[in-house]
Amino acid sequence: MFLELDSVGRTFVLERRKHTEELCVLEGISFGVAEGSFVAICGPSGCGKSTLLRLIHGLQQPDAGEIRVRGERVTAPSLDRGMVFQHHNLMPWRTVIRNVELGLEAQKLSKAEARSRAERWLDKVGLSDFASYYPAQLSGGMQQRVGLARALAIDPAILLMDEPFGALDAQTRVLLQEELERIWEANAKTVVFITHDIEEALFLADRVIVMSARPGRIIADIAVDAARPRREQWRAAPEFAQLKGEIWKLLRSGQQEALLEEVSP
Ligand SMILES: Nc1ncnc2c1ncn2[C@@H]1O[C@H](COP(=O)(O)OP(=O)(O)OP(=O)(O)O)[C@@H](O)[C@H]1O
Repeated sequence: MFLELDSVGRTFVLERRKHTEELCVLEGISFGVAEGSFVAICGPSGCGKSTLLRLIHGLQQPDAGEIRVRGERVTAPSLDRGMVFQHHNLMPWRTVIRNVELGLEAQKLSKAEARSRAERWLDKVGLSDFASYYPAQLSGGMQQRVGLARALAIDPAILLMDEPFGALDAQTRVLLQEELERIWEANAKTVVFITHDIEEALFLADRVIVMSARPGRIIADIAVDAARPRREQWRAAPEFAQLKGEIWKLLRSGQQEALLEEVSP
């Protein structure tokens, strides 16, 4: 398996004034992701989705279990795993093209190579005409496109996306979902995509992994077999509504279980 998570757990130790407290965020997370597939992870707020993504990236380490990419244990971040965040994290003092070039600086490309690669990716996300703009001069959707171009220009094997469209209005969000599907199909990247939005997960992913409330565990792993490109027909299909209802029920039951655990003595 290309990406493997094997009984992954993570607990944070919180230093209080007079004592320490342990917060178990992830427990027994195991799943595999095939090369080139698109996996979405859905779960209630605070269940550990971003933590899970940081562990896969290598920014943090699990304290139980193991994460492997191509059979090799993940112990640190790598250019092989690109991240796109909810808030674009662009450098405000750099132009759009200089932001896309940022990740390429670590790759020892010549200036001309880096420039032409950045231009190619700006073109793919439809922003060629905005190369010399500064982030503050762009809309939120355009800023997210720059973030996507920056992550993809590095040519990572795995793209990790943490609610990348979460701060956008509904219309822009749908447009960017369609654009992402198109880019993903053309470039065959492995994607792990975190979202609160069940429709977004069903529109984009080959599989939707559903997590319980904290401590996050996997409560379902649902295949989404719809043909691609999906477009609007898939959102309107009866199977789409059925899967949406199924995931919604799972999320509610996961949340209720956690609430009961919290109030029980
Ligand atoms: N570095 C840290 N130190 C202590 N606690 C942390 C740390 N990082 C995350 N947590 C805690 O872990 C839990 C899960 O956080 P995380 O951001 O992974 O959840 P999430 O599912 O992505 O939430 P949301 O959907 O609201 O973004 C939270 O209770 C958070 O307070």
